[in-house]
Amino acid sequence: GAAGPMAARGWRRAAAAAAAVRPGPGRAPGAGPASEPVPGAAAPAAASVYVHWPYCRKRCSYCSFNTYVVPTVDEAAVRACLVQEARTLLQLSQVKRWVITSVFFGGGTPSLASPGTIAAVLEAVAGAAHLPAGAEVTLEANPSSTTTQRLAGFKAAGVNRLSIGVQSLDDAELRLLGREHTAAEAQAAVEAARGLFPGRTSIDLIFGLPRQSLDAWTQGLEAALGLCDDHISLYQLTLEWGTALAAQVRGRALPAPPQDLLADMYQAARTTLVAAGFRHYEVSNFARKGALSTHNLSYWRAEQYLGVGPGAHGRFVPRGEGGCSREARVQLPEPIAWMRAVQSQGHGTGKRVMLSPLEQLEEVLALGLRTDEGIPPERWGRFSPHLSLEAVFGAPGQALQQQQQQGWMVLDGGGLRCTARGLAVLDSLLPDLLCQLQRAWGPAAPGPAPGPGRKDPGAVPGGDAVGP
Ligand SMILES: C[S@@+](CC[C@H](N)C(=O)[O-])C[C@H]1O[C@@H](n2cnc3c(N)ncnc32)[C@H](O)[C@@H]1O
Ligand SMILES: C[S@@+](CC[C@H](N)C(=O)[O-])C[C@H]1O[C@@H](n2cnc3c(N)ncnc32)[C@H](O)[C@@H]1O
Ligand code: SF4
Repeated sequence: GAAGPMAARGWRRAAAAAAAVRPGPGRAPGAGPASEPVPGAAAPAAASVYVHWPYCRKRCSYCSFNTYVVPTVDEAAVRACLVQEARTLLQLSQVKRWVITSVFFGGGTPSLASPGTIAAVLEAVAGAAHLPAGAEVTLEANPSSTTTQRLAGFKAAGVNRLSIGVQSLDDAELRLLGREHTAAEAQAAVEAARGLFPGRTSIDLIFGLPRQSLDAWTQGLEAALGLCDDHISLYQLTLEWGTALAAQVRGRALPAPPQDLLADMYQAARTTLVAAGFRHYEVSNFARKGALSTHNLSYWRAEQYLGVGPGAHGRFVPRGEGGCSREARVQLPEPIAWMRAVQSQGHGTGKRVMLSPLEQLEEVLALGLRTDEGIPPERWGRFSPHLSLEAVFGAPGQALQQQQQQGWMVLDGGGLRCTARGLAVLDSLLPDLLCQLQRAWGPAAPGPAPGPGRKDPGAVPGGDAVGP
């Protein structure tokens, strides 16, 4: 059968594939050959901001996101820390002088925060950098905390795009997923959202549930099509280690969905959505009328972003410090530890790793190929001024040439990208392409190719925040 459609979570999966904050050489800034004009340094003066709200009312059976269910949240304290950290990170980055192209409130369940908290963070960002009036500001909402009144509050706070976790429109499936809402409540939430954010309401759906049939999935998708606006994210269920659902499947209380059924579900969904006028612009994302998510595109295009809040990831070039190499940061995941760090030193960064030029290119490759636009030569050239796409991937007899012959990849004047068929199997194509990149880079590499088991100089034992 077909290699399984590649799954889920645009951001998480991609970041992992691209070795997000993987232990790397962590070269001292300015040391060695890496101090040459560095990849990414000439990037456009724009960045995005991700803000993490780390709480949910209840843990869903499939979810392993960085989120906590606690009896009470000291919202004033969390708000003060988010505001403080946003200011500090903007200060530490060159982003301070730049345009913020988008802000994304994710989680967890940021629709549980009060509109006042969202407004305070946006004001902090606008006060420390330039946040244009039209910048995309997304908030993720759970149908259980999505009344029209709350949504109006978020809109007044500056939110202009809503991403709703619908997951399914079948009550039995929603129960299996451990969701607190019914299909009717999800439907009402989407309708309320579309009223306030017309053309800018997205829904998340999950497919590949245990015992879900192809028919059940296609019918669910048809129902979603009748409800949705111009953006849909389709995530193949990942059985994440440590989740209740994964334990049930491991204990054989539930069957794992067969790989070829998953591939069929993905293809069927793609066909249906394309017929309905949607562009399949990223592995898991579909948009019509140009309603692509600016924020998520900024990740896939390997642009700079700040991560604010517990466990948030960022990629940016710090100021000073020889000043041109892209750094990966992860904030401390646990909210209380993160708050203590923010209160004592202005931010709760748990890990900082300088990305080597090769590591940056690996991200450019793994993330860029997720989109239908792929990697244009200009973007590649910004990160790799001396080794063109053609020089890396054009060689006959190598992985890319074979993938082109299979009709999965294209390399031409427009750059490197997947075909529609290739997008469905990207997971199985990437490893060979990463190898081809590493080999081509080989002798030209300013440092050793990254590998596992390397000590991570950016990580501080004990999880204390690192400065600056
Ligand atoms: C799974 S995606 C859903 C996007 C949505 N479908 C849309 O179109 O806007 C969003 C989630 O990815 C994670 N995420 C995104 N950016 C992140 C970052 N910079 N750091 C940490 N987590 C991030 C968060 O858990 C966030 O809630
Ligand atoms: C942070 S949640 C969205 C907002 C809100 N917390 C909610 O669930 O309604 C991010 C999205 O990631 C997707 N997701 C989370 N865990 C997943 C998994 N194990 N497999 C597939 N998709 C998953 C879900 O579609 C979910 O809507
Ligand atoms: S899917 Fe959303 S609501 Fe459910 S636990 Fe994960 S972050 Fe929370």
